[in-house]
Parts: sequence; structure tokens; C-alpha cells
Amino acid sequence: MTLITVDKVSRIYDDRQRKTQVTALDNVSLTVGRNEFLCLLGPSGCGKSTLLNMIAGFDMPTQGTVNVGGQVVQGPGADRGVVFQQPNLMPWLPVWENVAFHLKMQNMGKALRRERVQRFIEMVGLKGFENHFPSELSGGMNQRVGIARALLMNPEVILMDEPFGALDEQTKMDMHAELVRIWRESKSTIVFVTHGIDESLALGTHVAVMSARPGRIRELIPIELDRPRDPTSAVFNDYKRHILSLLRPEAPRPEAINLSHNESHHV
Ligand SMILES: Nc1ncnc2c1ncn2[C@@H]1O[C@H](COP(=O)(O)OP(=O)(O)OP(=O)(O)O)[C@@H](O)[C@H]1O
Repeated sequence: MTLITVDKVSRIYDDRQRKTQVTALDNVSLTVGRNEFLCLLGPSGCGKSTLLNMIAGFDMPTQGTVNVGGQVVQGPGADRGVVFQQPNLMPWLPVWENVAFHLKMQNMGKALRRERVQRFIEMVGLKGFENHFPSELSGGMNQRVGIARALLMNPEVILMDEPFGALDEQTKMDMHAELVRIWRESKSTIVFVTHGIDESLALGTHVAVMSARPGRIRELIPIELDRPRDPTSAVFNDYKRHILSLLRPEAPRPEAINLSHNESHHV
């Protein structure tokens, strides 16, 4: 069942300094089904964050509409939780209070807040660190706090903008496994921005490959790989070659990409 519909969306920014306009997105259409894990993949500046921000309701299309759960997006909402590259934690608050941030905004009492956050702290693997401060945690742990904070509101959609971009490779791989587990457990729908091909293939049920200037979707690829995914497997590398050929259309296309078992949609 479709949960998110991006319908013929364009976003043109005024570049006032250069007295020109920047077409960040050009006529982008995309659907995301309930419980899917969509990775938006593309080079720097292709409009990934712009698209994510419009689903989040932080920005509005110049043309076209974004619809989530049957409602046209007109601003941020509790149905959409956002995780940024930097978790933006409050350094003076312990882990559990950072996770409980939205509950405090709703004037929920301290005892109830403390009780409500525990499940989410455990879900992201931070049991035992409830009273630590952000400065006492690693980058990966801080990012888990940001994920728990987004999950707490039980959003239908989790929007993630390069959340693991600042992490080392090993921590990133651990976080991928965690995130897949969380996605399955919380039965949520995830839209995840990345410029990492391996990351998109480790995570997504679908990968939307975007092209730069103006930002368009080149192809929406369903990823039919068993989990846990093996980045050294032949079929993983078939997908990788195919994505590379889309990102570098000028490079010779690989002769034999065995994607015959996949249905690829051009959007
Ligand atoms: N507020 C703005 N004003 C003017 N131009 C903007 C604005 N926001 C984005 N842009 C331009 O729109 C294009 C797309 O930007 P966006 O941040 O969405 O790309 P991105 O794919 O997320 O890049 P990155 O991977 O580097 O974060 C870029 O050319 C950028 O310069």
C-alpha cells in the first residue's frame, strides 16, 4: 500500500547573490509503500536533502505535491520523525532526557517521561547508558539517541539524512544491522538519504538513483537480496555495477548485468 507519493515535484531556488535560479529538483515522481525502506542515492548536490525536506514538510515544492498517508504535506508532523546527520543532542541533558525531548515539549511529567522512553532506549541498544551525557558516548551511540528520539513519537515514516555519514566503516556496518532490526521491529517506513552505494544496498528494499543538475530520479530499483546482506556476493556486486552505470552514464555499461530477476521501474 502506498504511503508516500511525490507527484511531479520541482523545486527551484532563487540564488539572489548570483541573480539566477537553481533547479534542485525537476519533475520528480516517486511512490513509497508502507513498510518499505527507500534509499535516495545520488551525488552531492543532486537534491536528495531537498526531496527529504519536502517529505518532512520543512520545505515546499515550487510545483507538484507530496502526499503522506493520504494528506498533502503542508508542514512538519508527528507522523514523520527525522534523523539528521548530526544528532543535535542537548549536551546538558542525559541520554534519557534527550530521547524524551518531544514528551517534555508536551509537558509530560518527569516520572512518566522516564518510563515511556525506556523501551526506545532498549530498542536502540543503549540500556545501561540512560544517565550518560552525550559527551560520554561515541558518535554511533549519539546517533542511536537521535534514532530513539525519532522512534519515540511512533511515526509512520522515519526520514534519515545521511545519519551515519560521520561514522567509521565498522561502526557504520554495526549501525546498518541495528537499523534494519529497528525497522523490522517498529514496522515503520524509512526514507534514507545517502551517497554510498554499498550503504544503499545494505539497507534498502528499494534504491532510487538520482542524477545531478537538475535532480531527477534515474531509476527506482527494487533490491531483492536476502538479509543479512553480503557485500561480497556476486548478486550484490551486480546491483552495484548497475547503479554505477546509472551514476556514470558516460562510462561503458557493463555487458552482462544479471538483473533479469528484478523488475526495474523507470520513473
Ligand atoms: N536554500 C537554498 N537556496 C539555494 N540553493 C539551494 C538551497 N538548498 C539547496 N540548494 C541547491 O539545490 C541543489 C540540491 O541541494 P541538496 O542539498 O538537496 O543536495 P544533496 O543531494 O542533498 O547534496 P549533499 O549530498 O551534498 O547533501 C544544490 O545545487 C544546492 O546548492
